[in-house]
Order: sequence, then structure tokens, then C-alpha cells
Amino acid sequence: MASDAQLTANKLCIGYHHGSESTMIAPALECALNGGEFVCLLGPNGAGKSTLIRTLAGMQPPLAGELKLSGQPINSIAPRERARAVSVVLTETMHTGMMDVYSLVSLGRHPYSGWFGGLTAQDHERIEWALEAVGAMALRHRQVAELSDGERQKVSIARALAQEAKLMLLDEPTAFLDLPRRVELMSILRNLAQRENLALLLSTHDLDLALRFADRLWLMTPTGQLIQGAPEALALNGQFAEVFANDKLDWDAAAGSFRTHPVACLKVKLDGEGLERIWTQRALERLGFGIASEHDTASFAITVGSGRWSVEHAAKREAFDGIEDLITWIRSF
Ligand SMILES: Nc1ncnc2c1ncn2[C@@H]1O[C@H](COP(=O)(O)OP(=O)(O)OP(=O)(O)O)[C@@H](O)[C@H]1O
Repeated sequence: MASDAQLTANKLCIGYHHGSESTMIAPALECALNGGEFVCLLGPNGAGKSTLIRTLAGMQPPLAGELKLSGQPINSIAPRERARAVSVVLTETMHTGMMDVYSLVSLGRHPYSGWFGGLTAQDHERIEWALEAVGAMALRHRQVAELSDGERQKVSIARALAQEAKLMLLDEPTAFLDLPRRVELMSILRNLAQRENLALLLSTHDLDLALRFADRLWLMTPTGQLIQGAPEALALNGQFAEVFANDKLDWDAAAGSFRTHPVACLKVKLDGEGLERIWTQRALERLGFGIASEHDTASFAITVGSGRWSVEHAAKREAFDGIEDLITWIRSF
């Protein structure tokens, strides 16, 4: 394990106790979160991502195994010290009553000021920095109860940032954000991890963004294994396909994304280059056609270029000046 590990887990078994019974979600996990690293946790629904995050945060006890924060067993650390070391953003709705955004974000300073202590100039500076970092400064006087889901999500991240902990655990923090905000937030978090030497773990279903921004990925399988590696390594060695692909989805390693299996088996030979070719292929796959490889027999041959689509089908030729016309025509087969 790296020497600057903020958190280490050895033989960590996570799950739930129900009276004398227990349900195990994942057995014997070995993992570490290091300063300066942005790690994304991915996995199918129900794999155990939230359970792992809550356990790593010390919010639910492990069934077995060892969990250390900066080398110290987590349950031996006093709550106030732990709150200075770990900040958490969960998916649960916050019950904030009539609280404004600034007051909510200032709760992140309580491990330093105490519940009844006043905020210092340094506290205010950090709160404003956190609001600025997530682009929520304009919301600071608003009531939390009146925010949209996405705005509330930004504010909870600001509260966690205000806490100034070296380890941040975030459970699906981007779920309600629009795409530009999601990209921006992932970029902010990755830069923060590097600049402030934070260890950052974020669970998400956004595979594309995780592939683009994470330093490392943790893939949680439905059987509770945790596959770890650089995004590019997991894409190249086929482990994405193993975790996510099923009878309806294929992992496309070249595109770094999943695509649905064609429902029909009509094949199209597609020639052409650039964006027109890419979007023609997407349209064809959406409509249920397969793209023919060299050895396939194709029912259609489409050549695309310079705003024109020529099609050969059943010894006839058709030509279209726009992709809409091609789609309308080929949809009838
Ligand atoms: N309090 C609980 N008691 C018992 N089982 C639970 C409890 N909470 C969650 N589970 C179960 O634990 C498993 C893992 O759930 P978890 O919420 O950790 O998955 P997840 O990977 O975060 O899923 P999602 O992607 O859908 O959010 C699921 O089968 C879930 O039903």
C-alpha cells in the first residue's frame, strides 16, 4: 500500500446485520485511498457501492476486517477528529428545515468551531471558497428547501468541501446535475484532489465521465469483488465488459461506451469518414442494423461523404442529400 494512504481496508467484509443474521454484500475487500488521487467507484445497481461508501466513512460497521484512517483504526478515532479527516456526501435528502444555503455550508466548519462556536474569518473564507468551487455562490441566500435537486447537490458538495477533510467520499453526487455541470464538477474534484492532496472516492453510473476524469477506477461486481485499475487498463483488458455487459449490451472498447445489440440482423456495409460516418453508424445501430465487417454479407452498402448518402440495395441505387432522408427510407426495412 502507498505510504500516503488516507484510508486502508484489509479483508473488509461489508453488509448488514439483522438481529443474529447477517447479509454479506462483499467479502474480504482490499483497497486504499491515497492523497492526490481521484477514484471513481462504478458497478451495476445493487452491487454495494453505497454500502461500501457508508462503511468506509465509518457510518456503518463492517461485518469483519480492518479499516484504518491515516494508519489508525477508524473506530478508535474520536468523532470530532474523524469529522476533520473524512467528509461525506450521501444521496439521502437533507432535512434542513428553514435553513439558508450559507448556514448549511457553514455546518461543514463545525469540526473546527464546535456546534456553539462562532465562525472565524478563516471559516467564512473557506465557506465562500467552497461555494465558489461548485458554482453555488449565487445561491448563498436561498432557502435550502426551495432548491432544485441539482442545486441541492452542489450545496451538499460545498458543505463537504468546507469541512476541509483530507478524505472525501461522495455517493452519486452528480446524479441530478445537467451534463455541463457534471463535467465541470468532475473536473473541479479531480483538480482539487491533485492540488490539495485529497483522497477522493466518488460513486457514479456515469461511465463516460469516470473514464475521462478518474485516476483509478474501482469496479464493483454483482458478486462483491472490487476490480481496481487505471481506466485505460480496465478498458483494454476487457474488465468493463465482464462487469457490465449482458445479453442486451456490448462493451465497445474503441468508443469507450456500451451499445445495445442490434435487434435485427440486417447488415450494412458502411464507407466514409469523419463525423458523417460516425453519426450514420449511430443512426443505423439505433434502428437495429448491424455494421458489416469485411467478411459479412451485407444487405445494404452505404457510402457517405460531403453531405451525400448513396445506398445500394437489391441491385438498385438510391441517393439522399440529408441523413433525415436516409433514416426515413431505411426505417421501412
Ligand atoms: N439497510 C439494509 N439492509 C439490508 N440490505 C440492504 C440495506 N441497504 C441496502 N441493502 C442491500 O444491499 C445491496 C447493495 O445496496 P447498495 O445500495 O449498496 O447498492 P448500490 O451499488 O449503491 O446500488 P445503486 O447503484 O442502485 O445505488 C442491495 O441488494 C440492497 O438491497
